[in-house]
Amino acid sequence: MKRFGPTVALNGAGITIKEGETHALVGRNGAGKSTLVSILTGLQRPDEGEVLFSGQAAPALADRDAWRRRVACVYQKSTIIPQLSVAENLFLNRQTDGGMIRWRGLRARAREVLETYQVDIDADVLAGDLGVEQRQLVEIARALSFGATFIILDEPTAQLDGPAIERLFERMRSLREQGVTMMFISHHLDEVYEICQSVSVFRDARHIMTSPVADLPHDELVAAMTGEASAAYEYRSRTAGDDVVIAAEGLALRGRYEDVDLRVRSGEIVGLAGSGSSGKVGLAETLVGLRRADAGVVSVNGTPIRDVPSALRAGLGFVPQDRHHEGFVPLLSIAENVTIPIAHKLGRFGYVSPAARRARGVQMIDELDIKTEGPDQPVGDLSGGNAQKVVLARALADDPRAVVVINPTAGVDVKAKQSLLGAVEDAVARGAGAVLVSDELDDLRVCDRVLVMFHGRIVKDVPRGWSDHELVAVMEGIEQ
Ligand SMILES: Nc1ncnc2c1ncn2[C@@H]1O[C@H](COP(=O)(O)OP(=O)(O)OP(=O)(O)O)[C@@H](O)[C@H]1O
Repeated sequence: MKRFGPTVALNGAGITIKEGETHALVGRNGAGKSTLVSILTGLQRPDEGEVLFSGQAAPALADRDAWRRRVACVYQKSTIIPQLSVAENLFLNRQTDGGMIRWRGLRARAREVLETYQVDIDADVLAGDLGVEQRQLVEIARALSFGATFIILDEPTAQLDGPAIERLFERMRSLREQGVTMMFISHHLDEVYEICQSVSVFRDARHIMTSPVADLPHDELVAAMTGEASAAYEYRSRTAGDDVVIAAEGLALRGRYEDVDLRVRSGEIVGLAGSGSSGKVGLAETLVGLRRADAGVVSVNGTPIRDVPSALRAGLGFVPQDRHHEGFVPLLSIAENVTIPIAHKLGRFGYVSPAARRARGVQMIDELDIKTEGPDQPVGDLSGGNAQKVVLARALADDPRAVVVINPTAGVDVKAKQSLLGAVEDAVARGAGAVLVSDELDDLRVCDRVLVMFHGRIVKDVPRGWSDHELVAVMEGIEQ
């Protein structure tokens, strides 16, 4: 049992994980998964109940080292410190031998750790220079080097592209062969079927079921998560208008992409797909003014843009990649966050009555199915997926004419994905033109066409109706 003020995050919930298995934990946003992780790793104390490792009571909360020897977690948000070297990160919190830091010894030991866990990364490089995938490998090596044989991977695939996910799964398989027990959290149910032997479902703070993965039909799993039978997403058809709402010409950003021409009309959703190094995120960040191109111009509704404020003034709404830093103000309530950009519309001279804010907040909570105590709850207290919905609500609040969303459904559960994509489709039905950048093929299916990038260039404009295989082949540069 775990409560946060009036919120019950875990309600008589339990989980049993067998030695040597890879066990999935799934559930809708706010179901209590992260709360369970914080209890299983000794970061929070349950109000009631206890944690056992191999039948033995868990150590005292203060004895961090004892916890680290039993369980390790690779969190959604990296805990690597970018300003330190890989070696320093590996031995953070334990680099002293009797108070002295032995740098040379530390480097050698770091190399040894990396070698033992077959991580091909130089121990001397700055952790900040590593990519997401490499950072994750350092975290896994660090976790294992404390001696833990139970690892929790909390949405490890959320920020990885297809080939990187495959490499992670290879590693997980080999760890399992070496006897490591894992708990795997993901909103991608296909991954659960690929890598796990059992799955537990949490819903509304309770444990709903545990089952071997092999015997479990997909729709039963979704039904256990949502508490109802699932309906397939209905893709809508549209006709693009004549107005070009986002235009880019001769755009180039050194080291990221080059030679990009792009026109997005009102009434259409244009997808941007490609692997991690394709340049798609860099391009989208240029379209919203977060990055300045080395060559070329971007205009939104005919107005050339220079930076984010000028893009917003020209009528753009966007969801950034790094939403934890740029997407919302954690201490402000849901109602305040979603109404920041529309203050001028709700009230005169920017003054908005609390009632108007709350009303808009309630509307957004309803439309996007945000799990919360109410519009006054600070966004920082919401579960990851629910905070993500607030970011999208805010991007769409002003009825923008141009919309750019980068991985809008990352960390969002199966059912909530549908409401998020539906909200983008609604905005487009009201006359907006949208660019949707996504690593997920399912998201891209709402697009009227998908621009595929490869090594910094747009290589193909693929109309609706593609098959997974076809799109992936273009993304990986196998086919044009
Ligand atoms: N520090 C906190 N203060 C207040 N409420 C909290 C806090 N942490 C979590 N909660 C609430 O507890 C509930 C469970 O949240 P939790 O983060 O465990 O969900 P989750 O299953 O991990 O969701 P997601 O899939 O979105 O990451 C949510 O309603 C959340 O708002």
